[in-house]
Order: sequence, then C-alpha cells, then structure tokens
Amino acid sequence: MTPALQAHDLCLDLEGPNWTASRPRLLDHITFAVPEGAVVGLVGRNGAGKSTLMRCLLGLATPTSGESRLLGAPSRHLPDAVLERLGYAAQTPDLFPRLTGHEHLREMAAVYPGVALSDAVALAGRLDLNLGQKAADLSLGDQQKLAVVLALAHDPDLLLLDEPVASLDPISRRDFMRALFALRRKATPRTVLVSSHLLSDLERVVSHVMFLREGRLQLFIEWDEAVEHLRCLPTASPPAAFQPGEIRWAAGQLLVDARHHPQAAHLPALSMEDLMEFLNT
Ligand SMILES: Nc1ncnc2c1ncn2[C@@H]1O[C@H](COP(=O)(O)OP(=O)(O)OP(=O)(O)O)[C@@H](O)[C@H]1O
Repeated sequence: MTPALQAHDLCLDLEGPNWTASRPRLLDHITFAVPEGAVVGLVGRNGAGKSTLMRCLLGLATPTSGESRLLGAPSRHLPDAVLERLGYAAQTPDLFPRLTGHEHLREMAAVYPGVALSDAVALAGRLDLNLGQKAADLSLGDQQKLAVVLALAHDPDLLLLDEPVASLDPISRRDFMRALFALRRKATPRTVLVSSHLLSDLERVVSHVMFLREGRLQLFIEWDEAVEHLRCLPTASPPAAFQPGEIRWAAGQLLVDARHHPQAAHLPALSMEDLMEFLNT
C-alpha cells in the first residue's frame, strides 16, 4: 500500500543572511513512511523543525535535497485531486479577518465538494466556537478552533495540524482530541500528522510518534510498541558499537528495545515526556 505520507532524505539548508554555522540545516536527512490511517504525533523542542517539516511536506517550503510525497504525489507538484484530499491548520491561523466562521465555511463549500456543513457546525458547537463572529473579533484560541474546524470540514483523507491545541482551554482541547481520535475509528481511517507540546494529550490519541531534534528525525515508532518495549537501562558508559535494539545512550542510560534486552523488561515504561526528555539529553 502506498504510504499516506513519506519523506526520503529530506534536507533543508538555511541560506542567505540567516545562515549559521551552528545550525546550517533546518531539516537533516529525514526519511520516513507513514501508513494510511496512522495518527502521528510530531514532537520536539521549540525550533526542532516541526513546522518547517510540515511546510516542506505540503510544498510550501522547498527542500534543498531529497523529496517527499503526500498521498503518493510529490510535495512540490501536488495536483488538485490531492489538494482536495488534504486538510492543514497552520500554527498561526490563516483566516480572513472580515469573514465570520459561517462565511468561511460557505467559501470552503464553494471550493471543496466534500464539505459537510452540519458536521463542521457540530464540531464548532462541541468546541464552544461562535461561528457568527468575524475572525478578527475572535480570541486567539477561538481563531485556532476555527482553523481546525475548517481543516476538518471537507473530511480530508490526510490532515496536517501544526500545534492545533496550543491556545485551547482544557475542555476544548479534550473535545478536539476526541474528534481526532474518532478519525482513527472511521470505516476508512484518516491519516493525521499533528504537532503539539502537550504530550499527555497526544499520548491518548496517537498511533505513532515522531521525535525531531535540531532538524533530525530521532525516532519514529508506533506508540503502543514504544510503551510496551522501550526501556532506559542504566549503563555507565556508551556501547562501543550499538547492537540491534540499542537506540541511544545518554547520561548513564541506554535506550533499548526490551525484546533484544530481556534484562530491561522489568523496568518501568516510559511516558512520551520521559522519552522526549531522554532523546533531548
Ligand atoms: N525562513 C526561515 N529563515 C530562517 N530560519 C528559519 C526560517 N524558518 C524557520 N527557521 C528556523 O528553523 C528552525 C525550526 O523552526 P520551526 O518553526 O520549524 O520549529 P518548530 O519545531 O515548529 O518550533 P516550535 O515548537 O517553537 O513551533 C528554528 O530555528 C527557526 O528559527
């Protein structure tokens, strides 16, 4: 089956006045394949490259080398037929200030045949979003809700959501996460790439997690598999050469897959926050 989202050796170098020797590369040889129906959490510290990666995948930023594909089509030349199947909510909501939520939805419905207005209105209701207000008059959190409602409105096959819940109150966040989780249970599950710093929220909904650090993909794994098998084994010094199932050593701990290291099986499971902290040590 064609992966819903894939990147091969994707690199993006800084050029011009922003070039720095310490971080010349915004994306550094990123390769992955996301299967259809996966809900992938994209996590990493501020500046790790999450937004840049999403923009590259969508063809909004041009990689220096390598390539990526969305629903089988190259990111640099996404045909209309693929664009219609995509939903994207940027980190900073991209709205028309003078239009109300209802007017945004009507505009979308004119372009995308698949817009289900009643579903979009129901989601807005669950998020306590007033669709009658102009975007310019909405709070930042409500603008973010509107961006998400719009990204989901045409029931896209592939959704890219860049920190969609950062400004949402806890109740709206929970309702949004439920909506996201529901996408996993559809007859044809939708594929989602969602970045967030709210790792305990992500843990509840994702099927996979992707850890980025300084533009490098450190780990891409099924979340259930990570919980079941990844363990931090106290090890005074780094291994001379990494053996199968040995992922990373830092500060006296070796991240291992307990299937290869049965002596680690009794150690406690790692939360997403534990894992992110370890991968950034
Ligand atoms: N157009 C640009 N010119 C120069 N530097 C850029 C540009 N776009 C992004 N960067 C830099 O690239 C790095 C990655 O930024 P990016 O916004 O992708 O990170 P992020 O992981 O989404 O961060 P956050 O969690 O803060 O949203 C940062 O160091 C940022 O300053």
